[in-house]
Amino acid sequence: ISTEASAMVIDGKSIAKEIRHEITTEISRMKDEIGVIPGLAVILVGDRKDSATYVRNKKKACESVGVKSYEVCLPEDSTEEEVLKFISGFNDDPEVHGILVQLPLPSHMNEQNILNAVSIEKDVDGFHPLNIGRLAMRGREPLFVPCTPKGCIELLHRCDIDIKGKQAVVIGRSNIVGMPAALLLLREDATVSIVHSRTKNPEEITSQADIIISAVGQPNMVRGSWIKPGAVIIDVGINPVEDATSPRGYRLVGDVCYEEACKIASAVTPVPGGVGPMTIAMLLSNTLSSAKRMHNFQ
Ligand SMILES: Nc1nc2c(c(=O)[nH]1)N[C@@H](CN(C=O)c1ccc(C(=O)N[C@@H](CCC(=O)O)C(=O)O)cc1)CN2
Ligand SMILES: [Mg+2]
Repeated sequence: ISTEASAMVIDGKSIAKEIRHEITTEISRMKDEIGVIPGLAVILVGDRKDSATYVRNKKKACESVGVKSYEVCLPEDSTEEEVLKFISGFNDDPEVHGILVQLPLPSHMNEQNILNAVSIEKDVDGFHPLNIGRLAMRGREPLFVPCTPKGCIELLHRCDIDIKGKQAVVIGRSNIVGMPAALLLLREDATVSIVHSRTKNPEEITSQADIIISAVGQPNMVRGSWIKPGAVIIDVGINPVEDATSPRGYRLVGDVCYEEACKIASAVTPVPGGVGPMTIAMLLSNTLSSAKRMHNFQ
């Protein structure tokens, strides 16, 4: 094994930009031909700083491609009923093609009740149980695929990385990333394992993988020894770690020890600038697909 960095860095930021460009073109074509502008409604509850940043970035991304965004910000102590009322309004609004509720919700709310209330035709996050159920079934198609795992697969496709027949290991089993990522890899004909907090021998399993998707939220958990030489590493973790030299006092690192991975893997996504920007690009893509489907526009 070479001690020099040799992995290709998968530039999610520039791939996301390319995708936004494609979406912009499609949106202006739709507007010209049928006069429809895709609309996305975003509901933010509470005052988590990270969530507020993501919502602001989503709004900016909408503006950049020509999606009309509708934003609702509710206080932390709102009731479930109040959130449900807004969802119901957006479900009935023909100008809204996508609805998303920023997660996590305040702990007094039942997340499942709220995600269930989003019309499956407008569920651009792909979190409705019917969309997840369809994702899990052979021969069925979900209306929408969750944005982060969809972004991971899109990165692999756009970098010409084969998935079919490969050993893929997903680290983490969350509803929003790990589980749907495993289902998507399976649909791409990978042989899929899921490593999670109760797995006895994670390193033994990950070190056999051709493709690793890590989504656990543990800084630098995946060390060089966990990686098979030549493997492809998709790092979904976005973990703040203290850094006095950084203006914010912290910097972001992934789940994977980046320096070590670069020496062993064949391709690695950086953090930031890897999967994160793809999440938002896929949200725009889902919103465009939704508007196209609703207006029967190809
Ligand atoms: N309703 C949803 N809630 C959440 C989702 C989601 O897809 N739907 N995903 C995450 C948060 N998220 C989007 O909502 C998200 C996280 C990170 C990024 C991103 O671009 N990260 C940058 C770094 C940003 C920074 O500097 O702080 C990167 O990795 O380069 C985009 C979207 C949980 N909630
Ligand atoms: Mg887990």
